[in-house]
Amino acid sequence: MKLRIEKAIYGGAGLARATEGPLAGKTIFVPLALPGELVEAQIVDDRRSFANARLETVIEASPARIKAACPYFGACGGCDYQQASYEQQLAMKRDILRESLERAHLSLLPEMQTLSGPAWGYRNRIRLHVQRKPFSLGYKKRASNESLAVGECPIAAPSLVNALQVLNQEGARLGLGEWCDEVELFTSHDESELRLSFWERSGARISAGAFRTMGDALRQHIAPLSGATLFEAAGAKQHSSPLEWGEQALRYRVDRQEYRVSRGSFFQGNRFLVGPLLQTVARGRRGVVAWDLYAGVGLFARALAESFDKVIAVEDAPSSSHDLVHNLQETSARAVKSSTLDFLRRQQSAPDLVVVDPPRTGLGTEVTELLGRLAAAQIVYVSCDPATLSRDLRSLLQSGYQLQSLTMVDLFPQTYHMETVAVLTR
Ligand SMILES: C[S@@+](CC[C@H](N)C(=O)[O-])C[C@H]1O[C@@H](n2cnc3c(N)ncnc32)[C@H](O)[C@@H]1O
Repeated sequence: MKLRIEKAIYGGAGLARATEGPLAGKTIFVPLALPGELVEAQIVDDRRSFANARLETVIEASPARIKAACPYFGACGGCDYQQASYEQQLAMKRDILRESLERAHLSLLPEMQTLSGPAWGYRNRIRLHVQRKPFSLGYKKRASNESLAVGECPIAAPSLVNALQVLNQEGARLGLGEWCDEVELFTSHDESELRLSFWERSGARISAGAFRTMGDALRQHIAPLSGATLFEAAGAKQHSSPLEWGEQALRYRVDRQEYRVSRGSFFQGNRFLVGPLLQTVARGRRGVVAWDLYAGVGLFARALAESFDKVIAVEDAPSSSHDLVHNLQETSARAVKSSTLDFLRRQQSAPDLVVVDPPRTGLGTEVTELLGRLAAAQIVYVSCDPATLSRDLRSLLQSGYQLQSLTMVDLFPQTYHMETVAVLTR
């Protein structure tokens, strides 16, 4: 059917409304189509209130449509926007964010700022599936659980692409496909260090000696390789310690600070924008007490410790908490291993500043209520999901906060993902 794309929606698709036939009036989602385009699309999944379609041909192309840079684009599930100029990608993300906030009845929005960087070669971490026969490394195919073998990835840092190519070449000889299900590649700020994390294939085993031999062999071809870890298959019955080769952590420099990031710890994924993101969150903020909730390895807490007398950084996950203690040891900031909710339940008085950077699920009802009641002078909310951000902001604004500034940070060019920094004051 012919469809005119009205707008881009969160998740990567274009939205259209069927104008004729049995589906007339229905909302149709068409991945890879751009706002304003007239397309021929085929319905692949018809639900009660919407349908998903596959783009067949673009009849009238958007002026922003360009040729995708990656040979896997379209088939690979990783990128959604390579067919759009970078300006268009940013505009679509801002529109999606604005609409999400408006849908949550947030009015009087401040003018939206945009923070962006190089649109290619930005990822410091990639994760691939390992296929046994024929041996290959790949990402998930678009809208599928199957693996798509890849030999390059233009959104990844060059050292990761090089390591991916080495693994593709050497993996079969090293028997990687026999025991490994997934592999993650993570490189430091200047690509001088690179770590590999492997996940065992269910039921497969490899000895500690064989794992170390493999580390030594890969080191011959991947110059920055500093360490590797082998984790048990997810859901495995026996829980032994992971096997290790080399260093267990990377040293990641952001501005003047160096952070230890161990295997399994969270770290921001865009190597060009970690510093600018940190500045958007922390620069110019000062006072006596600040809390960094969902602190990870301490990216924000460490910077805040330079301009606040007392900083408390709260993190729940074991590996990140461990790094957090390490990364804050020469600062006045204190690490607390706790869930944000439990931490907030124990507090009686408000700090000057609260930074929150929750996972996709957002803060949720109880955390927003507690924050609303504590009434800190300023909250900086860093979000990776416009829908949960909008829901939480609505609740915080109802408790007396005002939205002072809003920045769309494009941490994930070529994909539909975006980061937002919202600053709230009372
Ligand atoms: C999006 S990351 C942000 C980390 C850090 N702010 C940074 O920029 O590197 C979210 C972090 O929150 C942690 N986390 C998730 N749920 C949590 C909870 N309920 N309480 C405390 N920390 C949590 C995760 O382990 C992760 O480190």
